[in-house]
Order: sequence, then structure tokens, then C-alpha cells
Amino acid sequence: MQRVTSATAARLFDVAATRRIEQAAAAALPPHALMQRAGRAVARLAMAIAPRARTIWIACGPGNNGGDGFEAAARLQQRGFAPVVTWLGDESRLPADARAALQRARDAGVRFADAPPERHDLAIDALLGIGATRAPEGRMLDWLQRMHADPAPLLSVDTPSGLNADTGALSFAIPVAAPASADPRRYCLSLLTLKPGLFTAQGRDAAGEAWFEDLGVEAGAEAPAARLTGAPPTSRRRESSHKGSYGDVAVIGGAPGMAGAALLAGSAALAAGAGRVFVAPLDSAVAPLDPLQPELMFRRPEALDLGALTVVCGCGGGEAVAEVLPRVLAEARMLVLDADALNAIAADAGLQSHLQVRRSAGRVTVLTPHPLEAARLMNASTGEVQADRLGAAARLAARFGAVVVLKGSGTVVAALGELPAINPSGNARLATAGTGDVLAGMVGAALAAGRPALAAACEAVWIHGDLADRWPAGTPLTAGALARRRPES
Ligand SMILES: NC(=O)C1=CN([C@@H]2O[C@H](COP(=O)(O)OP(=O)(O)OC[C@H]3O[C@@H](n4cnc5c(N)ncnc54)[C@H](OP(=O)(O)O)[C@@H]3O)[C@@H](O)[C@H]2O)[C@@H](O)CC1
Ligand SMILES: [K+]
Repeated sequence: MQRVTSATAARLFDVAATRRIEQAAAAALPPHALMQRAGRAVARLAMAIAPRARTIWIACGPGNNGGDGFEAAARLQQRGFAPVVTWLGDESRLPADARAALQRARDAGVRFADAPPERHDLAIDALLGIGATRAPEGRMLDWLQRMHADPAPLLSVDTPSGLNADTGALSFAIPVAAPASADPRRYCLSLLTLKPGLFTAQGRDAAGEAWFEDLGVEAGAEAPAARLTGAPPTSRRRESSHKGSYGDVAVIGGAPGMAGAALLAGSAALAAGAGRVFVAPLDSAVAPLDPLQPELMFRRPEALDLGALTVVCGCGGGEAVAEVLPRVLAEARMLVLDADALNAIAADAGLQSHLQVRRSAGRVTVLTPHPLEAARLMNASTGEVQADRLGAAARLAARFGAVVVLKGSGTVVAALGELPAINPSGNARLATAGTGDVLAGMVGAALAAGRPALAAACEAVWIHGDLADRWPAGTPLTAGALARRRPES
């Protein structure tokens, strides 16, 4: 059993592949072996989470996820704990594995109840796993809401019930804890495979801290649906390197009233190690110097030699950015498009065809949309994008021939012909104005340093999230402070 952290690189398998892996393993093992292993692992993690728990409420569902719950209950009972099982199922329709597990729980003396205990020290959600076919309702939904709202820790077996394990879409709103109580602490023990839905969209909130137990089974030749990027390799700068070794970044953005966005991207590119950073504001009234960052060199956009530069375009560009985009798209050696640049492209088929030309010419383009910007680019709704973030990012990558960074909880990075990546670092403190500009600058710096586009995007996204994960407690995270923080600081 292994805890999945932001440093973990892993393959993620969808439900269909997980089913095939399960069938192959079950055929090669004695009856019920997989479920016994699963139940043992659940019990072990439960004891580690709540070693002094007096009451452990285990909610079991009608299928094999419930069977894992019965197995865990039997183990916990044998270890001197007091599990209370509430079960929503029909014995005559239980799958064979789960029926055997139910018998073992009964034989062990586990207490079964019609209603959840008055209070509990740990809840185990064994209601639905990868066999969920619809949204929970009625008693199942009541129990789930109660488990998620309670301050006692919650351990979800395999997947949080109600979560689509492929997409991370959750079918019910997770209740917010009562103000007087601490946030509920959530854990999820993923069995056999890690699933993409645990790490993107609402998956991270629903699952909480993710753990993995492979049940002693190899995934074999099954193709993953995505991967968790894990920490990027650390690289030391060569002593003989110079500023030219790390490339030049130019930020084009900052229409009147929005110069700050371009400066944020510029500072972030500098802090991320770019050799030289130019800022080209779309507001001619901006002073040609930032006294706090004299390293930033100010230029008029038309004075930039775009063919020699990694260009970050968008940041605070407003409507003015549309005018410079045809030249930027035609000439920039490497290009990161963010925010207003993406909105301008979404609204203009001519600009979209410029992107196709870049693709045919083999020029690198990275798009960094948040879900609303992605929705505009796809002519879809934000809800449709969020319902399938991996699919949306892959479709955008294919359509525009670009590396796509679909921001949000569990940022997805996709490129045509590559396995989509989900970034495991970062937290909700990044939900503040300007952090997207910072990310665009960091992606630009990684490209300018010569990293291949997909790796550059994954690394920048990971570091951006990691900076937030290591942000000092009690200090507000602002985009300005984030932009100036160096990865190693
Ligand atoms: N087999 C093994 O060896 C191993 C299996 N493992 C474990 O098994 C899990 C998969 O088990 P599973 O396939 O039985 O699916 P599961 O998630 O329990 O649900 C299916 C049942 O729920 C029902 N149902 C669906 N949606 C519903 C809803 N909203 N509300 C109410 N009911 C709903 C559905 O009924 P139906 O849709 O047919 O009406 C069916 O009865 C997997 O996640 C892992 O935990 C591991 O131990 C490894 C070894
Ligand atoms: K579950």
C-alpha cells in the first residue's frame, strides 16, 4: 500500500481497463482472493487513520464494493474494533465474492444495523465503486452526505461513491462541514489500479488523500488512460552556462489598466530562470521601466524580433491583443497563449487557421485555458468541459495542434498522440487573480530553456502547484509573491 503524493508518477487506468485487469487476475487466483486482499488493505488503512476508533461505521452497497466493506468489517472485528455495518443490498442478488464476504463478516460477529450509529470515529464508504451506473439517491445519498459532512474521517473504498472514476465528475454536492467543526478529513484507497477521476475535476475534493493498493496484481499490457506527472526531474545549471543558455522570453499583454498581468508573467519567467525577459505592453502609456524589477526590459510589441523569441501572449491583453495576434501567430518561434489571446482566437476563425499553419510548420504552441476559456475555444459549455476534462483537453490539442494545459483542480496537460497527464500538485490557494499569468510566464521560461513542449508544460504546472503547496502557513498567497518565488526557495 502506498500513499499517493504530489511527487508520485503513476499510470492511471479507466474503468474498462480496470475491469479487464480484475478479470484476468481473478481467473489466475483462488476464489475470493482479490476481495480478501482488498478488505485486508482497507482494514489496515482504517486502523492507521483512526487507531483508537471506538465506533467505525461501514456503509456497504449492493455490489462488490460492498463486499470489500464486509471483508474490512470482519478484519476490524477480529482486531478488536467495533465496526457497525449498514447495508443497502439484497442478499439474493449479491455477487459471489460479496456474498462470501458477507458470510465472513457475520461469522466474525460484526454488528449489522438498519441505521447509521449516532456517532462514529471513522466512516468507511463501501457503497459504490467502479460499478456505479447512476447517481446515488435516497438512503444511499443520505448516508454519503452524512459521511462527508461529519468531522470524523472518511475512508472511501476504491472510489468515493458518486464519483465518476474516469472523469472526476461528482453526482452530488459535497456538503460543507458545519462552521464549528474542523474540515472533514477524507481518504480514498484505490484498489487494483489508480483511476484518473480521483485526481481531476471534483475527484481531489471527494477523495482527499489518495492511497493505492495494487492487490498484488500487475496491470500487464493494459493501456493507461492518463498518467500522474509526479515531480519533474531536478536539473542543476551547468557552471559554464550563461544567460543565452536559458533563452529569451517576451511577454505581450497588459492593455490599458491591465499592465500588472504582463508584469506578473514577466517576473514569473525571470524567477523560473529565463535568460532575458522582455515585456511588451499593449498600453503605450506604461512607463518603460519597472523600478522594482529592473531586469525586465520593456519594448514596443512591434520592435520585438518574434522569430527569435519564446512569446507569452495574452496576459491582460484585453481586446487589444487581437490586433497583434496575426503577427505573433505567424512569427513567434515558440508561443504560449493565455487568457485574452485565447478568447480572441475563440472568436475568430482566421486566427484559428493561423494556429493550424503553426502546427503544419512544426512550431510549438502551448494553450493554457481555464475551463471557461476552453469552453469558448470548443464552442461548448463550461459544464461540458468539466464533465470530461481529459477528453476536452485532448480534443483541443487535436483541433489546434497545440499542447493544451486545461487549468483547474487536477490540471490536465494534453498533446496530440501523447498520453494525457494530470498534475497532482497545487491547491485552492491558487484560486486568486493573476496566478494564471504567473503560470504562463513559467511555461514560457521552460520552453525557452529548451525543454520539449509537453515536458515544459508539465514541469511548469507541477512547480507552480508545488510552490503553492509549500506556501508558508498564515502568509497570503498573492500572484505577485508567487511570481517572484524561485522553485528552489
Ligand atoms: N470482483 C472482485 O474480485 C473485486 C472487486 N473489487 C471491488 O468491487 C468493486 C466493483 O464491484 P461491482 O462491479 O460489483 O460494482 P459496485 O461498484 O459494487 O456497484 C455495483 C452495484 O451497485 C448497483 N448500483 C450502481 N449504481 C447505483 C446507484 N447509484 N445506486 C444504487 N445502486 C447502484 C448496481 O446495480 P444495478 O446498476 O445493476 O442496478 C450493482 O448492484 C470495485 O470498485 C472494488 O471495490 C475489489 O475488491 C477487487 C476485487
Ligand atoms: K466507495
